[in-house]
Amino acid sequence: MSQAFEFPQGFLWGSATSAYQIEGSPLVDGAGPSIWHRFVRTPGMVHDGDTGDVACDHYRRYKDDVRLMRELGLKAYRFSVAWARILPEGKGRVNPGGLDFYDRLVDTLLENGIEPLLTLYHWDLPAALDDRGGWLNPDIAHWFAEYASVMYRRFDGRVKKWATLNEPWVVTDGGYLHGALAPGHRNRFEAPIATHHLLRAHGAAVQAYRAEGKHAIGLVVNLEPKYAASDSAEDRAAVRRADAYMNRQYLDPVFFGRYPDELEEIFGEAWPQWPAEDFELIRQPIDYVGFNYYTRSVTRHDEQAWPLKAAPVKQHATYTETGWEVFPQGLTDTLVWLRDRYGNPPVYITENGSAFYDPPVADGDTLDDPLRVDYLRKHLRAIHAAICMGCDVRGYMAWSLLDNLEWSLGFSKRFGIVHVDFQTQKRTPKRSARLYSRIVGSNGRAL
Ligand SMILES: N=[N+]=NCCCCNC(=O)[C@@H]1[C@H]2[C@H](O)[C@@H](O)[C@H](O)[C@@H](CO)[C@@H]12
Repeated sequence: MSQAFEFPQGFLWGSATSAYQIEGSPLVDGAGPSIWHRFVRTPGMVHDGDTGDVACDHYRRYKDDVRLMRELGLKAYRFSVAWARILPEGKGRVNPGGLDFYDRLVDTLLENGIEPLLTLYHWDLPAALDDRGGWLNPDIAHWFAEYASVMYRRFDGRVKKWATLNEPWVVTDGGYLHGALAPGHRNRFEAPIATHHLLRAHGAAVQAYRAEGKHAIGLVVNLEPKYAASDSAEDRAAVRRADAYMNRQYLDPVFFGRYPDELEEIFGEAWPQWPAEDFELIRQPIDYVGFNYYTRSVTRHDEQAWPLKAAPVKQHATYTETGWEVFPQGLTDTLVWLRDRYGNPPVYITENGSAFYDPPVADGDTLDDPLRVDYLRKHLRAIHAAICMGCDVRGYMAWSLLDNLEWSLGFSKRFGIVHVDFQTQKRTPKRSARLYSRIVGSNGRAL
């Protein structure tokens, strides 16, 4: 093993999942339905009519899955809580059965020496709140803070790293602008409203944490660096719009208390003016940035591309099964961008991974996934390079521990370092899991 890729002492190595994608049992023990429980039943919205009714059956198999993490030597586990398990109507009545499940999960993690990283919202809004307008209703900031406070009071201390939202950009772009994700709206006037209410809810939850919590809380964003397809003024302007829309739209309000100027250019009459006090709420200081990295985009001007007038340009490169270019340099570049734009905040890579076709499980105990092994190795080396450039990266959560429900793509795309046979629920570590285990055990020296 070489010292070349040794990570800082205490670097936090783990894996990540989300509630709706792995748990199954969506309505047991008093839980209420989420918008995804409804959305998967909308004909044509999810590949093959797949649902999260069973998924990885993690709600029942969580002890085995924690044991698997321990056998791999993982030090941390990022998971999300299904809001509707805790508050079946989204607000008001607390459901003891929901709290009890996450008690069991958190205690099992701690008993196995694995640190829990808890995400309060990973896209599965209680359906009862969607019936009241969901992210379009300004009251959702209070509803979210109420839910967050229930969780802080029960878990803070056992949970020391909290995240408010997972990827608000995807919630808005997928759920309110393009309609590919729950709740499936397609409305350019709704998107900026949902964005603003997500940010207000984030701020309200951080404010509540400062009153009740004693540890760390952050925001998880997906960041995708944009590179101009040419040096033309048009393409460079397209990059600025795409970068503002995907990368600065959420972090600028949190760090600077204002939206990027390009957003009004993009949305025009659909871009509201918001009161100054909203930004005081949104810009509550956070303790870290959770950064989900998958790919980059080479971007050109495209007059027809609504609403950004920007479109990606295919590269002569390896692409994953989700159509994302494999570009590890983009991870280094974005970490340096975070360092320089936002004052080198502590960063956890809260998701990074790849979906590739996995050959059928051979006999024995390991499934070969050479493309995912290559992706993992190159992206960890990219993080190491950023750390050597002074970026304050504190941990890495591999997406994902298990093959799981890839939202509208159903079970057709496999991101897991552990294979799941969805007929038998058998877990089989892939070669990427074996490599990751060695990397974790050597703090990077096995890279
Ligand atoms: N074009 N393009 N660019 C890439 C944009 C990525 C946006 N999607 C994500 O980041 C989701 C995140 C989610 O948390 C998880 O729940 C999903 O399973 C993974 C995998 O899809 C990723």
